[in-house]
Amino acid sequence: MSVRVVARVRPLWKSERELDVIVRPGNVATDALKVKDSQSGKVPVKERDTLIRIPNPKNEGEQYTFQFNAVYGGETTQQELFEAEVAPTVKHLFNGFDVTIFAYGVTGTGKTHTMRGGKSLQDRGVIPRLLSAIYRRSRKTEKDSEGTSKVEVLMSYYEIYNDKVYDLFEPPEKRTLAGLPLRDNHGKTVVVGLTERPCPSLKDFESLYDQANTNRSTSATKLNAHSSRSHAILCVKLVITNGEKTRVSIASAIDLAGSEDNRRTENGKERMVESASINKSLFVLAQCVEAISKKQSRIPYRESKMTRILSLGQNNGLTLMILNLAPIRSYHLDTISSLNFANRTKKIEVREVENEPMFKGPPRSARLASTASRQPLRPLTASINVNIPVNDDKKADEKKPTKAFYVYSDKQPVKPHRTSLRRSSPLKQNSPNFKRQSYSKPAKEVDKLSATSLKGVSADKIEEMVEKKVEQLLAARALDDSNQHQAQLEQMNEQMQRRLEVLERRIEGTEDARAEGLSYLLMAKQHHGRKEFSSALRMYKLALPFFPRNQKLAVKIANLEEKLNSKPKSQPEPTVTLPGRGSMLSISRPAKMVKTNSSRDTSDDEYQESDHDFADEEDHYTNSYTGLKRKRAILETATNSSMFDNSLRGNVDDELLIQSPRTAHLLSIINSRDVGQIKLLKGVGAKKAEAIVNCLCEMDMVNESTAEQAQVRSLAELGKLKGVGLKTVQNMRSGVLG
Ligand SMILES: Nc1ncnc2c1ncn2[C@@H]1O[C@H](COP(=O)(O)OP(=O)(O)OP(=O)(O)O)[C@@H](O)[C@H]1O
Repeated sequence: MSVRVVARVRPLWKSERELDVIVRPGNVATDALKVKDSQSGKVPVKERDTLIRIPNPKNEGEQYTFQFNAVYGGETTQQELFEAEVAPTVKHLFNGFDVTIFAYGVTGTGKTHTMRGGKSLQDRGVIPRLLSAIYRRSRKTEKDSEGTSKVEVLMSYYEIYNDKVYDLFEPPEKRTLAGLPLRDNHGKTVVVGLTERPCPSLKDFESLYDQANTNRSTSATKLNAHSSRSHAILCVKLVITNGEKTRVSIASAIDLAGSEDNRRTENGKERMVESASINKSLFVLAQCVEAISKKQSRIPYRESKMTRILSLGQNNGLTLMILNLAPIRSYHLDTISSLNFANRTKKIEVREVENEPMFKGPPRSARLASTASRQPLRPLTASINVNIPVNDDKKADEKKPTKAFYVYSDKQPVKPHRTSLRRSSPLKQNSPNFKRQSYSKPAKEVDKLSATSLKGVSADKIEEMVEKKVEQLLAARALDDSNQHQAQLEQMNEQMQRRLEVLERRIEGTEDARAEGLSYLLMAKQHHGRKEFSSALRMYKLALPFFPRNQKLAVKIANLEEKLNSKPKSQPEPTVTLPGRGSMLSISRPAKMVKTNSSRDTSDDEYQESDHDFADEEDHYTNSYTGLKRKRAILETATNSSMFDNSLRGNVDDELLIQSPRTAHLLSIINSRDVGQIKLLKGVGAKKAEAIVNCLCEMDMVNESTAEQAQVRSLAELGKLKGVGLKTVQNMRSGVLG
């Protein structure tokens, strides 16, 4: 099914002026207000707006008009929007369809207001209203069935913050560095390890939802006092049991973070990092939508977690996009870009509708079919829509020259593409049957000609006619050969494409599984470091199925079990409660420090040494900051140690601090954290510059307790930053004027 796109223009804020309004809802009909029906005496009804009008930023006299399924102006209440757009989806949810509703728009345009809304009854947004409609209908369903049907509501809620997935039922200080892993499960992306809470009543839902929202990452920015710094995804699972039959459907409500123009936000470094991540994921989303609308074979949905979840998400039938817009001039360019995005999304809808009949083709595996129909944003390469026979037939017909039909007019009707592909097999071309078929017909035709219509024609004329006919036949054959060659190529392409898909899926599967296993290990280690042994044990156990033959892992689990069994039950595990988001990074520090002390957990080291694969890949996860962290940790441990020799300290400091002017200049650029400046360094693009700044900010989080900004103090340290490397350092340095 298709994406419904509706726009909602928020009202003016007190600080905004009517004079600056440039976005105006409109109607296709010129007489927006219907003339009062004098006979029936009905109140005039305003036709539903479907247009957004906005001036061309380069020429104010010119108006751009965008059309959507519906447009709601600033006067639209939460109730009106819900009743018109969301309430009708509830019955589909109860009929087994998934429903996805997402709000898209620039920061400060009202996405959170639309989805969550305010506390008062009339301010409640789409989500609480949806839930209350669900509970109402659940009670009705149960009542109407006289107790034979039972409806269960379960809820999970997570956010994607800086491209990492966090369970919103977990407080920030309990989060792990890597976040929760994603896994493909029969074409759907699922978040592994997500908590799912039963919500028997609206009250239960409300308290869970409110509690979880306090864990969501929001901050004040110049453009919004409560700006969402993450994409929040609420999944409400509806399980309807009727006797032996159980039907599950999911309503997903997604409040996307808003794109930001950082020239206007005046964001500080932490907000900048978040902003870069938000903008990147929205950029990837736009690219996905563009790629789909341009029918490109590669849709980059894997390039961000948000697009991965959205594209393979829970939209089994109905998808509603609410485009939030600000009415005023200061958002002009952002509004145009949002409108363009929504316009493209709307086009996907059209294409999807057109593609629907294609599913009537030969039966395919139920799994694939269901996946394809669920995924408006699914890439074509992995979709059932690729190589659909109905299409292929058309294509083959289009490509076949008319002459070929003329020459072989007594041939059997053209068979479906698959048949013609089989006929074009190279083996068959070389077979005697193939040749006989090609030549026998022309020979017959010549016989027929000579027997009937050639009486009284001169021998020269006959020869000329025969020559002409032979030429025609040869030309036709050449054409037929090229058709067969083309068909052969297409068949090879199709086969290759399928094999690639299989390989892709296999690789993704293994990588996903390995990444998942490794993230469990990482979480286990972090818990271990915090001496949360039972959580560590649980994580090690979760990792075990991914590395079943790893002896050290088994030993570690056994040791922990023994440790926990011998521990007196009354003693609670120490937990590290650190303020703010950075705490999840800080927590790994004590673990590393422990290793440098004599009291370290030797089994951990054994495990690392004996399993290089793990060690390498864990490095991959932590590389972004461990290089510096390790050096600092050594330095700090040494500084704290009474055995530390002052002269040695001097050497380390010298190594870190003595720099040539060129190096000092380079490091000052890096430490400025100005993406604009860093990206101008030789060999560094915008992406790498962003990664460097990200990395520095992550290091800040590691150092949060000292409130000191992390600095890169040598070229060696610079080379250890994620994605930099010595070659890049050399490049950067050679491009800097000393
Ligand atoms: N339709 C509306 N009616 C009344 N107030 C609104 C409406 N839309 C938005 N607002 C107000 O505008 C402000 C910003 O809205 P909101 O926080 O929902 O924006 P947002 O798009 O979610 O921003 P961000 O992406 O930064 O999180 C809030 O104070 C909100 O109450």
